[in-house]
Amino acid sequence: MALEPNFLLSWIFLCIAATISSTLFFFRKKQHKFRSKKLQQPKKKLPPGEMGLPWIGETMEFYKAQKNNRVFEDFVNPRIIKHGNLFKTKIMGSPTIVVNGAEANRLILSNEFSLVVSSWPSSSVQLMGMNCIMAKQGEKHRVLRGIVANSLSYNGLESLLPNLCDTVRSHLDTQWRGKEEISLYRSTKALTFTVVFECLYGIKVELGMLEIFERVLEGVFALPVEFPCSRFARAKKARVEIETLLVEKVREKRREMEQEEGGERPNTTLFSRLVQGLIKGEITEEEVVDNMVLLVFAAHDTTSYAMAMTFKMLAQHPTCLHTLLKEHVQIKANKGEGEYLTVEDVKKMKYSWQVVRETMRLSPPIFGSFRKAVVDINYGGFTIPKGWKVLWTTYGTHYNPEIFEDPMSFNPSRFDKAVQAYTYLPFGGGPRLCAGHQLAKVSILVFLHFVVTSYDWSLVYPDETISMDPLPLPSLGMPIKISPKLMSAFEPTSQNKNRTKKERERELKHTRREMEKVGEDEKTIGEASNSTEETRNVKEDERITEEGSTDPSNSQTANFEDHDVSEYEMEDEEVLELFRRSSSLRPKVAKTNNFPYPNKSEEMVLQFPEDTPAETEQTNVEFHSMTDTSEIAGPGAEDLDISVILEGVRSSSDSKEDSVDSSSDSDLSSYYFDGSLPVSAHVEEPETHQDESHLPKDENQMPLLRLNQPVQQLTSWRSCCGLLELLRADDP
Ligand code: HEM
Repeated sequence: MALEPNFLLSWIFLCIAATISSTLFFFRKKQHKFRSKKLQQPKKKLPPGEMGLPWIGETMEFYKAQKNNRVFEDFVNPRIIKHGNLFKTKIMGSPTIVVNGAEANRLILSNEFSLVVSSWPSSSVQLMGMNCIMAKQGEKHRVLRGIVANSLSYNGLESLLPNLCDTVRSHLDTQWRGKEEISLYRSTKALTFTVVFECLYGIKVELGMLEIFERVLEGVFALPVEFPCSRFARAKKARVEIETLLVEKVREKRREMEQEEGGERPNTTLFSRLVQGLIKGEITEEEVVDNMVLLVFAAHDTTSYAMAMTFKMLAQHPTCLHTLLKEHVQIKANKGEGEYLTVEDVKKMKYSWQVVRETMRLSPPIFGSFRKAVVDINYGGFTIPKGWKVLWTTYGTHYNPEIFEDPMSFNPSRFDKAVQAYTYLPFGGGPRLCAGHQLAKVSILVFLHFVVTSYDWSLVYPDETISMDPLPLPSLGMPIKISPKLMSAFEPTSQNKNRTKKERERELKHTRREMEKVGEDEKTIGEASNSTEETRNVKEDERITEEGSTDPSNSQTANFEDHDVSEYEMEDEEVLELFRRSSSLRPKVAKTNNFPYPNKSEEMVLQFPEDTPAETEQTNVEFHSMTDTSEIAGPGAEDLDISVILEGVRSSSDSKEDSVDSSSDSDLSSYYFDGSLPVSAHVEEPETHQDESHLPKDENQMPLLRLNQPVQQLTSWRSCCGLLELLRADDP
């Protein structure tokens, strides 16, 4: 029997109608459920701020400020004044929350992995390698950090110091000796590169190696496009060359270590520790190579910039230089020829370290960095939505007058007192605190020691500007005029190099006595004209040599015999006098300073950071949990992934549990906070010391501060690419 065609059509129509209506019914129900769920949740409230133009947002404003080295003055501070410490913006397509202040810094930095993860541009990750520490999270990060940070800890550095001293001396011999003018920044870059290779890896730097590495580093913040001859393409090519070289070195080292009693020999260098990890199967060959590349990147531009800026600050602040010299003269006076500096000597460089810290407060080599929220974060009544970028900065605290009095003045003695936690952040903080901060400290101080006791210098361009690309750098390479300092009064000469320490001390006392007799005043020296300079120096030379060889049994010195010279502190004027007499060129003072002169009360109380109380983590940060996504308001909110809402209540009075999500990675909290690694009480730097009693009250009151630095612009497209890529900051 054939079916009626009309009957068949009606059936088909009926089926279609039924399907459509049930689908509609299902979706309506779902939508209703979704809406009611949404209503139950408190509204997410985004921080105030402007998202700028579609897609590019406020990228151009940020880029311009960065290019002019005025990120704080032109971008961050006006927004802090307008919106408060937490503001939203959109940079290169990424909605971003900029956080400022100690509390916010602590929240973001100490909650790495649980609330945020570090966010690097894809070009950086490709060039440093997917296996480097900065791209790793959780357990893998813990293992790598263990190897790297232990080798670079204060104890690890003790065995490294002789090597470091040799490297610095040999650098000065080859790059400074016999020259009248050098580029200080080029010099510090070459030095930091050699320190990493020769001191950390035990690999001799060969001709051309630095250039290849610099080609890689140039691409780290470039757009990851591989046009022939693009920055990134060149960098990738250089990376392949480096990889070939390093793989060969790693395999060679592995063979060598395996032949030596199963590789059980004590690991003296960071390189052997990494290879030891490889032999034990804890890390792979790729991880060894990638981390070797990363460490060069992490140490190179940062340490060299800090070194160069320290010299600039000293040249502009003669009172500080004077106090610093005093410290180094005393250390040098107790050393025999060629004797290495020890950890004890470095510990005596208290004031010098304050000078370096103050330099990095005003001119941080890294002004902040990006994170990505992995959950919704509720802070200060606002929500930082999951997936958004978070930018923490040093500026919000380093330049805050409530935290650092008269913040734009250069005043190293402000570090006589311990600083509040999370206010001084040149090395970052939390689980990603710079793993090489102790090495940076020791390298800068050792370099300072050898330079200030061997050379006089003056800035060729006192007003040289600082550019950003996107890391800061002196735009002309900081050329300086140099001349050897004649230190015969302190240095063990051919006659006295075999003398005992006691004899050297006696001689120093005698020299001081002799100086008192001579009584040459500053005016006379100041008036010495250029034409008579040379004659004067020859005479000075002769006299110092005579003094150095004076019979120590001279009756005038007899009264001092029973005193211990190491306890004797030379008066400031005496030190200056000694330097005047032994110096052919007095450090010149820049006529124009970028910063006001230091306070008159620049009497330094020497106190090493280690003397200050240990860190006790405490924060009063208040979070509230969200239950309703309709709380979210503002542009960009509609794109939010609302499926994960963090119960973000986190009063980290007990940071052991709070700083790292113990439920997801219970080992991490004990690892990062067990005292063996930086975030804990064992960190020696006061930047991590906690004194919660003076938390900033209302940081929105920050006045507009200006560095008064004339600005020299960089090649704009290169910087732009770098910046854009930096801001795009892909997930590692
Ligand atoms: C003055 C010199 C230096 C400064 C200002 C500096 C600054 C920093 C900062 C701010 C961070 C944290 C970045 C972030 O939170 O995203 C960092 C991380 C790091 N730094 Fe340094 N750094 C310096 C020297 C060094 C040196 C000499 C080394 C080693 C040779 C080094 C190795 C590292 C490593 C491995 C990390 C990543 C740590 C991790 O992800 O766990 N740094 N540095």
